[in-house]
Amino acid sequence: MLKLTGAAVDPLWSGLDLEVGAGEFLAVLGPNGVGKSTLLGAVLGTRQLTSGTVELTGRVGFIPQQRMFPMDLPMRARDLVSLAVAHGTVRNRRASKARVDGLLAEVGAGGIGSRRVGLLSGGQQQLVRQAQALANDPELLLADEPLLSLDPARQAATVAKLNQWRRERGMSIIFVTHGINPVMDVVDRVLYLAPNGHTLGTVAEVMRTEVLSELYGAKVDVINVDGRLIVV
Ligand SMILES: Nc1ncnc2c1ncn2[C@@H]1O[C@H](COP(=O)(O)OP(=O)(O)OP(=O)(O)O)[C@@H](O)[C@H]1O
Repeated sequence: MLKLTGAAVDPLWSGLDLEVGAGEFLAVLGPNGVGKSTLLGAVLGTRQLTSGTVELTGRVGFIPQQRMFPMDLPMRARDLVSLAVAHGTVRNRRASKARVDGLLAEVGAGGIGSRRVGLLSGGQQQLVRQAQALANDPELLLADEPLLSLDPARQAATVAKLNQWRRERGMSIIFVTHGINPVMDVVDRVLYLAPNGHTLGTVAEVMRTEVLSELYGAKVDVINVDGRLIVV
């Protein structure tokens, strides 16, 4: 599905060897500016590697980092999802209606299809982006902080849905996040990018005081508070 070998985007990260298999849920963590979004760009082909290779097979869906739609964008939520279903063309509008409604309902946005996207709340716009990303029934979903702007209930619902899709459809997921806690129970592996390098492993292997202190080159504590991991 996805294989990076000796991949680097100077000066952010280098020597990255990563294979993501069908149905795998990988969380990518790390501080601001370390190159998490850049990694997704490298997979999508919008950012060039400075060395190494990316091999990718299959359909890819992308939930970009939250950016608000312009307030005066003259499109409804359903129009944007419809374009994604039609791969950017406006043919077969009628044929895609059921599919568009199904996608919006699936992400919990069934009631907002007819509203102008620019006038939706941040969280509602995020749901529209989820529906867009699912339009081509992706085999690999790249999600860049998809829980931003969502309330706790919708965050939990989103994580549960992603987990369901990867189990039922074998969809692989690369999930960029600032916090491990919302996805702690569903991730298979964590890729932690940090100023002094990166590490890849299970939550138990990566989210440890010694491991993160070495990656940051400074003392970092990983504290377990009632099952939630806090990095300080
Ligand atoms: N197209 C680009 N060309 C050159 N540099 C870029 C480009 N896009 C981002 N950068 C820079 O690369 C660095 C890493 O950015 P990136 O968005 O990948 O970080 P991130 O880990 O996702 O950060 P955050 O957690 O804040 O979203 C930043 O310093 C950013 O300014």
